[in-house]
Amino acid sequence: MMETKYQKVDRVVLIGSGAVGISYAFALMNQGVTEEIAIIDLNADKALGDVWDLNHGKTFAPSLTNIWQGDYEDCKDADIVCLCAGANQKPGETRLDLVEKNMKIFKKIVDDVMASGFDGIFLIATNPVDVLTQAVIEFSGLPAHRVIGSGTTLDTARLRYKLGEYFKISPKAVHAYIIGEHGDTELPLWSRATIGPVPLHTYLETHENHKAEDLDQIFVEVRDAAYHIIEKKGATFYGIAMSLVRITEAILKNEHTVLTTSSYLQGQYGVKDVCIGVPTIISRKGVQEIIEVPMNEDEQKKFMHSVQTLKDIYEPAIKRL
Ligand SMILES: NC(=O)C1=CN([C@@H]2O[C@H](COP(=O)(O)OP(=O)(O)OC[C@H]3O[C@@H](n4cnc5c(N)ncnc54)[C@H](O)[C@@H]3O)[C@@H](O)[C@H]2O)C=CC1
Ligand SMILES: CC(=O)C(=O)O
Repeated sequence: MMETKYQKVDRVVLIGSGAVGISYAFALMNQGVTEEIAIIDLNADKALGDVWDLNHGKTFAPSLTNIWQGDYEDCKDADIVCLCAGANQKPGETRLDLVEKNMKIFKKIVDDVMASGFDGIFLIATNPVDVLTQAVIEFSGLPAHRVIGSGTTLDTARLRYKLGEYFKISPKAVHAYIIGEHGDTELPLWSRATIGPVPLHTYLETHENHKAEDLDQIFVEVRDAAYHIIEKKGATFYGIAMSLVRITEAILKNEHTVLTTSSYLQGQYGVKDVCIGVPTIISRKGVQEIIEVPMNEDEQKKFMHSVQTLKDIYEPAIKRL
């Protein structure tokens, strides 16, 4: 008889099937990134309704993703647990305003995930994402390379899109990064940005009708994009969902690609004990390596301000818990 070998399938457990979570599951399914998705939400009816709805589209998906309403036991065999549960910003609120509420929610969720025997990678989207990523490292006791926040992946994608529009070039040919807090203190790394292989500032100088001042306006639009979308429709979810899928794919396919995830600094950039958006090599290990980008003086100053802002929020919040 022919020997059949057991082949492990990739499993993602999604916790929090709100606007962000379910958009992530939908994008995962449409891109055929994982074989299994288990969905957990405090609102059990919402999770079940979502599972039914997604499964009805299975016929049209590129591959047969097995999707079900999960429970915490399902985390035991998960490769990735993606956390999208918790409160979102109301108009006028900053991401940092959500810290108390969402840290409490996260303590219980992470305890329940770890009680299952979970041995995979946490991927975090809930805001304030940098602070909660650090809290998950603390709550789970996992090595920091197995806890990844979405960080400034979305902001970087927004910047590439905006620059692409400005220069009339594909965002895929724009190599520009936002780093720092996923929030008001983030910064663009203009000194390292290129259009194709050409430094951004050289490209600007050689193209009529394009000015360096326009870059400031583009950055402001990127930084404040969430506020504008929330004003218009109450929440943002498609962009972050696709960013989460990209990170998920990089992990499951062991890509060793570079994404600006929220990663735990342990001496890089001369900084310790903070999770913040920085270019990170993502592989099956999770955080394979944090890349240290050379910055000019202004970028360095802004980055350190972002680091301090996050530390000032995280340290008291974790003590108050
Ligand atoms: N990192 C990023 O770039 C982005 C992050 N976000 C953040 O994602 C989070 C989710 O946003 P939305 O999906 O719009 O909110 P939502 O309100 O639509 O969904 C939140 C879901 O979490 C569930 N939930 C709450 N407590 C739970 C618990 N203890 N266990 C399981 N499920 C629980 C709720 O029932 C709800 O279905 C927010 O914090 C938001 O700020 C949103 C967009 C971008
Ligand atoms: C809500 C949020 O964090 C964003 O869209 O950037």
